[in-house]
Amino acid sequence: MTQPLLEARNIRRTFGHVQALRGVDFKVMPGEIVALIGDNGAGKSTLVKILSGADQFDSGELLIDGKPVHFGSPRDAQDAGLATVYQDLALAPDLPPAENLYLGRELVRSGLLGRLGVLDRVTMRERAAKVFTELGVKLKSQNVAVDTLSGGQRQSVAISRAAMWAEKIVFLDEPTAALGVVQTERVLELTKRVRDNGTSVVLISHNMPQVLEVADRVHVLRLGQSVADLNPKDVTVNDLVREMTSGTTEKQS
Ligand SMILES: Nc1ncnc2c1ncn2[C@@H]1O[C@H](COP(=O)(O)OP(=O)(O)OP(=O)(O)O)[C@@H](O)[C@H]1O
Repeated sequence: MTQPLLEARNIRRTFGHVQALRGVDFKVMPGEIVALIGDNGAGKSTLVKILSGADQFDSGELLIDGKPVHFGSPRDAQDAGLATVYQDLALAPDLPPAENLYLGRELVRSGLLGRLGVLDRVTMRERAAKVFTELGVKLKSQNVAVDTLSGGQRQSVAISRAAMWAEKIVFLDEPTAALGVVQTERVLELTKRVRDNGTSVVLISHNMPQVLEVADRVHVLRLGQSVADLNPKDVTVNDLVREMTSGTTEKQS
């Protein structure tokens, strides 16, 4: 049997009186896009923050490649091969795409006479161009500040950066929430490309048709619990909504 890249077992997280996660079981297999869905407040963001090392759980177990791990910080999760794209994208608005891919990991070459190191912009741009080509990302220009790109292109830069550095899994938090139809399709194509290049993807989305379009598996959270793990080929949008809302949706007449 194939080993999960990541497995979260019986994860619990409480904020004061709020039980945000009440025993969540979640896994990510190699080469898949798994959609994480649930109604508002179901616990999706809390789970992703825990799996990204940005929050800690009260009890439960986290395994990477079958081995127990503890993420004390986002850095620990990064070192384990995970990367997360939050909705704020965390790009440096004034820098070009290439330097955003290398943000915090800038390439430096030694300066004249071996003095202070200087940014190796040429190599960063060459390598970034290769990454964008591999992922099928076409930017209007490599030489502009990312702030001048469209929302979809900025999202693509942020996803490319995550995919470039994450060996195992990229988490995407509502990547298309603010995008129009065409840009949404491009970001979904990129999401599939990331998977096809060998990095699994966890996609948080409220857009059920989109989930059915791209996901290989759908994990449903309801009120902080894992309630279903579904094959998108076997279900409809209505089925997903019913799972998220405990079967309380009214039947259409
Ligand atoms: N830092 C916090 N302090 C207090 N309560 C929190 C905190 N973070 C999350 N919660 C609560 O935990 C529950 C789960 O929230 P979470 O944001 O994980 O849900 P979600 O599924 O991501 O929702 P949405 O789709 O609205 O983003 C909610 O009741 C929320 O109010």
